[in-house]
Amino acid sequence: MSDDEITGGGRRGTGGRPADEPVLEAVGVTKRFPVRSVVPRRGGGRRMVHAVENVSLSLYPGRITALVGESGSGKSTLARLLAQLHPLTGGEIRLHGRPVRPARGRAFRAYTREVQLILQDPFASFNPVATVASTLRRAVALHHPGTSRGEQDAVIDDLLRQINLVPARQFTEKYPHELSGGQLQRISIARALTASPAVFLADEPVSSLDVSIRLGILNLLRRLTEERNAAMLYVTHDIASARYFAADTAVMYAGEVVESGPSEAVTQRAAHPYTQLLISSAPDPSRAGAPRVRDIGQPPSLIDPPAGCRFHPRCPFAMDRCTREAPPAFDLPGGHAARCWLYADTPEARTRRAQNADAVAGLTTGSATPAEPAGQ
Ligand SMILES: Nc1ncnc2c1ncn2[C@@H]1O[C@H](COP(=O)(O)OP(=O)(O)OP(=O)(O)O)[C@@H](O)[C@H]1O
Repeated sequence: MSDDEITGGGRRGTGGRPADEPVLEAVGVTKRFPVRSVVPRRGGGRRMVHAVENVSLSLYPGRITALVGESGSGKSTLARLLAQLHPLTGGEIRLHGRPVRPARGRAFRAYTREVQLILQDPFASFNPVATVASTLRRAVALHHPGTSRGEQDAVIDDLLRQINLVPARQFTEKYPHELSGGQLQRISIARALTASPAVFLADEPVSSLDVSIRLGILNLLRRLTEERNAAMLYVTHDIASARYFAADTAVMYAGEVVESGPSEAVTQRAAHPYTQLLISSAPDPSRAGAPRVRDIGQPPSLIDPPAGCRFHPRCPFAMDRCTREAPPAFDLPGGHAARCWLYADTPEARTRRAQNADAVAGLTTGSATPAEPAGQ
């Protein structure tokens, strides 16, 4: 089957938790960035951007996890923390069950052999004056020290075949500007493969690409993940593509994971009012007539996030408690969880939950795939 065909593989095996142990985990991870300001703060103390707050997430072999949310919700920061590109403010990253220590030099290179980041804009990640062959040769030499030039060329030919750029000779002597965005993204995937990683962190890998080629790249990523039994974090704004592409989905809002679980449950039975809003506001002609969730605000400032639930100023179902206490993650059936007081066992929560269920009955992501994106 070609990578351009729609397979709906993200929906396979989505019930419950995987049996395997996680490859890479974020455990209670927090990241704050100091705010650079020319004006000193009254009363002293540095202002901080609370970019990621107490996030736990596990990535499993052969399984894709989507990380979905609006711009500024902390998705890229979390991916970069998992890639060890930022130091943590709090919490722990575990690789193969063992805590990861901040690494530089050789230890950092050893980490990148296991955990590879694929970025949104392939043009920005290539040296414009290096050919495809010399870029890939550098990566092969880095991850396979001591290989001869002949051996490196054989590895490059094989990689280009795996990413469907054949005949390889047609691409190896090209410069980045001579390739399309899709071809270049395939080459950045080939570069990531040189390390034979256990984990891919794909940060919006198709959002800068033409709509017509997104499906082929996503299917390529899925095939490689399955063939290599690698784990993948798929960062995206597009919750409909998460359903199509990923077995599991975690939804981030203002630095926190507010809902997580099998993609089918998160997208077809969204429990958190923010996930419901995200689905309702994704343009999708196939959902004409479906309920619309009333949006009563904007994402908050992460310098001074709201007390209690960070979504409460924007939530049509907020209760008094939501303004004061941050909700824990409540377990729902089927490995699904929502960080929302609607799922507490109190009379008020039960009433609000019933109101919420009435308001969103029938709200699901449509059948849109990345090749036929919603509203285009
Ligand atoms: N190096 C940094 N220094 C200061 N603030 C930062 C830094 N990197 C990210 N932030 C802030 O952290 C917050 C989360 O940003 P992040 O890029 O992780 O969000 P995102 O969900 O990936 O958004 P997008 O989809 O637009 O990339 C934002 O308020 C951003 O301005």
